[in-house]
Amino acid sequence: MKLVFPKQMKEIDRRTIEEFGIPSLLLMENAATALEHEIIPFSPHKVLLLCGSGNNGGDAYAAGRKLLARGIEVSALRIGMPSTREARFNYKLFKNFGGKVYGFKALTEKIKCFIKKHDLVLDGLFGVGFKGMLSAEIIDLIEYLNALSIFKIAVDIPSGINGINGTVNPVAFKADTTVTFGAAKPGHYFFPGHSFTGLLKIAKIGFPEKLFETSNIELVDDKLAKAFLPERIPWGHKGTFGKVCIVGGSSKYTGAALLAALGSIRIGAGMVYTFTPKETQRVVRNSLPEVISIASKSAILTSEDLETLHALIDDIDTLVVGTGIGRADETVEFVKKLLSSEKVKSLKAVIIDADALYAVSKVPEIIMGRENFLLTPHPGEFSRLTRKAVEEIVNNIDAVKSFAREMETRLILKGAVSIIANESGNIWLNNTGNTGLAKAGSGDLLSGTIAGLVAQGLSPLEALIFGSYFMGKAAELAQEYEATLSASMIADNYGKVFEYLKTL
Ligand SMILES: NC(=O)C1=CN([C@@H]2O[C@H](COP(=O)(O)OP(=O)(O)OC[C@H]3O[C@@H](n4cnc5c(N)ncnc54)[C@H](O)[C@@H]3O)[C@@H](O)[C@H]2O)[C@@H](O)CC1
Ligand SMILES: Nc1ncnc2c1ncn2[C@@H]1O[C@H](COP(=O)(O)OP(=O)(O)O)[C@@H](O)[C@H]1O
Ligand SMILES: [K+]
Repeated sequence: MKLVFPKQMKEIDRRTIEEFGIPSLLLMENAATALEHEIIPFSPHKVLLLCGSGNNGGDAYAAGRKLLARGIEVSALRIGMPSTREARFNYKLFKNFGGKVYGFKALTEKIKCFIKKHDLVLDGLFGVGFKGMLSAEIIDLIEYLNALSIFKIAVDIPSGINGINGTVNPVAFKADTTVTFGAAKPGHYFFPGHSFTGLLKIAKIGFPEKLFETSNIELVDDKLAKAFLPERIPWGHKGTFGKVCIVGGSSKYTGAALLAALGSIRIGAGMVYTFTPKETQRVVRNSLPEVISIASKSAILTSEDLETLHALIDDIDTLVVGTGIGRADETVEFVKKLLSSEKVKSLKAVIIDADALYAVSKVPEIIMGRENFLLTPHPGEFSRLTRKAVEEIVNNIDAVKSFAREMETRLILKGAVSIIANESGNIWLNNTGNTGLAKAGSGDLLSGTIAGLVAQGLSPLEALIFGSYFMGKAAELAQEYEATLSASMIADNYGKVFEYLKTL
């Protein structure tokens, strides 16, 4: 599903008006009709509008007027006089229809009593034009409203959420339902904004659909995911479904390569190898007899292992490098040499994860323009790659996009909502999953899952998008309470995701 940034929405708004000749008042009227349809099923007796000075307030006045026309009692708290032509027009109509308007300056006891008389609140304080911070008086108002059990509907986006990245500064209107116009905005999905959005409804209010095609941000939804489902040819053999090798493990991290291998197996790869130090090999052998495990020469991975690994590459499709390998100088050197070698060019994909990203951060140029490379950093690893603070990059679509463009690469910045970008600057957001994934091991499972998908024929980018959707969905479909989940339990639920996608 296409998403749009607030700035793109304004541009779509402008083009609809200027190029297609739809009057802006008609768009506002359509927005008001969508809000009216959302409100009517609640059969409210007394509706309160919160109206800012922009068009978000204009939408609320217009919706309020439609409710007045139906005989519902509606009042407005006005935070600033209407400042746009459309808002002024609808403010006037609202008053013509008998709507009462009260100016708001600060939250007094009198205003609190007044608010409590209503059974539905419509938030038209700020929409996509919101920038910066809420003022102290509005914070008081919103916090007071959030604590009341009155039903709350937000116009376009709950006031206080930044539509670009979902930050709230410091609070936002806590909506039960949000009715947004044209397309959802990233801020509806990123946390903490998502927690304030409630049920999100997208109202098509007359923008030509083709204008949304210009947007290069997409939410990975069931429909998109289903299109990537790998085919299982009934007469397929293990070679048909591809071969993966996980290069990982160290004496400290013996489970990481195992979990990555598990991801590849459970997603359907035909053959899975691990290339690990001996200690890790023992763990893999004991837990996953399906895996062909090969041991490195010494207790850590070093450049001495390159010859064996290069020979193995002739037999496989996809490589995962980095899960649990540690950061010893010799291992960093091994990763640099492996990734720079001609040999890895023959692979369908090289998934660079965990400590291999540490090695890459020393010499980022080695990944530049390498078409089969995929990077799977979490914020800490991405911070090291970009030399930017973690706070600066979390939920920062632009940072991920710039990195992908500059390095001519494709990557996923993992998080509660993961950001995927390719070298052309296209973006996908994946919001499947839950806190059951916020546990060591799930990153390893993901890299193996992605590799297993490439082995089965998905392009590296498709595997990145589908793999992250898939693992998240497996966590969602698990019967167990999310706190009790672990990476291997999530892998046990992969079958449920396949079944779920087949029913769509
Ligand atoms: N395609 C569209 O974009 C459409 C937009 N409509 C509505 O119009 C809204 C956008 O309207 P506007 O661009 O007028 O903007 P908004 O109404 O979202 O808010 C902008 C107003 O708030 C003020 N403001 C912004 N940040 C502030 C802060 N931190 N503290 C105090 N004041 C602040 C601005 O100075 C401006 O007066 C949309 O969200 C939607 O509700 C609808 O009428 C339908 C069509
Ligand atoms: N709260 C959450 N909701 C949804 N997905 C999450 C959440 N927390 C983490 N994840 C997902 O779990 C995985 C964690 O990866 P990572 O941080 O690399 O873990 P590890 O340290 O185990 O390798 C990522 O795919 C991330 O998107
Ligand atoms: K709003």
